[in-house]
Amino acid sequence: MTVGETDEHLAERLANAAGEILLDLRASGEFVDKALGRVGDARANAMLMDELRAARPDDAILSEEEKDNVARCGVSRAWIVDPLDGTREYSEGRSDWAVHVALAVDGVPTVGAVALPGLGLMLTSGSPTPLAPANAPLKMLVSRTRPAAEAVYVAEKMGADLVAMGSAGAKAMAVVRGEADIYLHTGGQYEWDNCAPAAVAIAAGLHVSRADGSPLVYNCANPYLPDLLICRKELADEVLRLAGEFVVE
Ligand SMILES: Nc1ncnc2c1ncn2[C@@H]1O[C@H](COP(=O)(O)O)[C@@H](OP(=O)(O)O)[C@H]1O
Ligand SMILES: [Mg+2]
Repeated sequence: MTVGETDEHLAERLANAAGEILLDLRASGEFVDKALGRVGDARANAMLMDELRAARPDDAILSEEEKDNVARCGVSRAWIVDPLDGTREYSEGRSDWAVHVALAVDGVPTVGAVALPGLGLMLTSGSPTPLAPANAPLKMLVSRTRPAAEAVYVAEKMGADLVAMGSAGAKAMAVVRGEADIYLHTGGQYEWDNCAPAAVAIAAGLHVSRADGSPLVYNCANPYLPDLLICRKELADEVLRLAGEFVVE
């Protein structure tokens, strides 16, 4: 524990440490395929839980890899953590995976760190970087393995190119980094998949919402949070209109 450490610094330090664990484990060759993902998830989670409990004993924690306790809902400050987002891609030796460490305060994604260890990058809500100009043609990110039909529809209507990528964090950060312009997902996700990405994207000045335009709310009793839109602000109205149009068709 670092005395007097800010929430921003804690999130970044822990996301970085989990990324190191995951990179070292993969490089060791001790595990492969699904076992590599399973062990990586467990080891990164164990470190994150130990560190968070020591550093912030009064805060609640929600982790993909930890048994949930709904008592957390009565606590204002909740750390929402995905020790390894894009487990499949990590196990396959790819670079599109992430570590998410976020702090939600009264349901709002307030602090976030998203490590992209495979790319040697760390993006945080504490030190946002300026947005690059939009891509021409526009680029729309979708899941490699389960692209949302709404996203494919919206991309086609907007003349945007589809870019398939693993990991919610990697996709959200591709928008923050200017590699793409829109990340629209529907059909399933959990709070840990998108809380830290949402916090970083908000700090970067992007539009962040549910796919119907309503706010993303965290630390809910049911952590299922199945859809989101992260995009350049000037594109949000059109994406939301088209996504709504798809639903009613
Ligand atoms: N339909 C769905 N239902 C539940 N989780 C989903 C989902 N689609 C994506 N996810 C989760 O969102 C993350 C990013 O997925 P994708 O790469 O397909 O975009 C993955 O997290 P994990 O790797 O932490 O399990 C994945 O499990
Ligand atoms: Mg995840």
